[in-house]
Amino acid sequence: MKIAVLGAGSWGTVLADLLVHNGHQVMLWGNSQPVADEINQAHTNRHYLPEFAIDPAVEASLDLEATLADAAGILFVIPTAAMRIVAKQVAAVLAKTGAKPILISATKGLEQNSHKRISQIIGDEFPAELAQSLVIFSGPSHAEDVATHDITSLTVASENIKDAEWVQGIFMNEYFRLYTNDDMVGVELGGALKNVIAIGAGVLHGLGYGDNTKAALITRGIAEISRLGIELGANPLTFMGLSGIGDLIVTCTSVHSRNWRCGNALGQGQKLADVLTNMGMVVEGVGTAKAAHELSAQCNVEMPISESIYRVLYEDADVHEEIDRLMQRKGKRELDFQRY
Ligand SMILES: NC(=O)C1=CN([C@@H]2O[C@H](COP(=O)(O)OP(=O)(O)OC[C@H]3O[C@@H](n4cnc5c(N)ncnc54)[C@H](OP(=O)(O)O)[C@@H]3O)[C@@H](O)[C@H]2O)C=CC1
Ligand SMILES: O=C(CO)COP(=O)(O)O
Repeated sequence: MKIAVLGAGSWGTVLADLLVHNGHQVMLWGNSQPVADEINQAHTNRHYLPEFAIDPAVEASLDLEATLADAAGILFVIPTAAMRIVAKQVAAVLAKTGAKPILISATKGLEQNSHKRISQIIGDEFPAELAQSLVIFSGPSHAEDVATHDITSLTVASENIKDAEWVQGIFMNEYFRLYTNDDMVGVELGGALKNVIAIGAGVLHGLGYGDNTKAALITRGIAEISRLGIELGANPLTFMGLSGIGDLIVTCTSVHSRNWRCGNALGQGQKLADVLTNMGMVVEGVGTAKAAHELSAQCNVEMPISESIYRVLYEDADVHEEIDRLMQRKGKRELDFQRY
């Protein structure tokens, strides 16, 4: 089966390699000729994955039409900021060919200004028949660990469980296990909002806080993610799963996490602009912090940790003052969701 992977960064490259390992034909679409040449000739992508030997059967290309031709599935693995523009390009090609592949998104974030989830962007850009096939691919999974075949489990969510099962079937192998879910809202929000909390976990680490503090952040982080998710129609139990607490744990504790590393550098006193320049990869939590700040205000849902992280990122707030502000809030019930 042919799968088109869109986005030749760290996650797209590793997923392309995994799909070849599973016996599929893969074309990996990127926007840089030197990167495509390196993948095709040296079978490496050193900027994103310095140590990784890519299966030589992964074919990289800058030609979108050739990449999409005869693909049974199209996997989007590009930053949220590029999702709408790439979706438009893909929709135009499919309108011309009349092909109806399954759409899959591994991207985690909320769009700036619109606050839309990836499924809503896809819904805007594709005809309903194609958009309804969308499967969200999310969960605790750093590319660096999947590259070494570390055992990894994810969630695949779709309104149409048959499409989620199809995606489960093409990706599952001896080191990669997927579970299906029909709660797209919960799975998408868990994957997007955990990146904001992970910046906070990095900040705490950079400031020298210990394990109690990090555990408190993770636990109260999932509480506020769930609070917004429930308001937006998610199944509360999704936040106890791989795409919820699972992804929050890995992103708040792994040195591979770009969001954690960004926060760690901020905690050590570096400036956000310098941190983002030096990272050379997407740090989704920065954009999503702004979208979450606006969305939670619009929904009248309290997200105090995300709010403090937003102020540190966008209003140059002092991290110590933000920590004091969080600690000095009036005492609350632990289970403070509106329905309790
Ligand atoms: N890395 C990981 O471990 C995981 C990442 N994710 C999610 O996957 C998504 C992608 O992340 P990741 O691979 O890490 O990001 P990277 O920063 O490693 O790579 C992003 C890739 O997308 C490309 N790109 C950006 N804009 C466009 C565009 N308009 N057209 C074509 N290609 C474009 C970049 O190209 P260029 O270099 O030229 O800018 C780059 O190759 C994010 O939403 C992330 O949260 C999810 C799970 C794990
Ligand atoms: O989503 C991820 C792990 O599941 C990747 O997180 P980072 O973008 O912080 O590296």
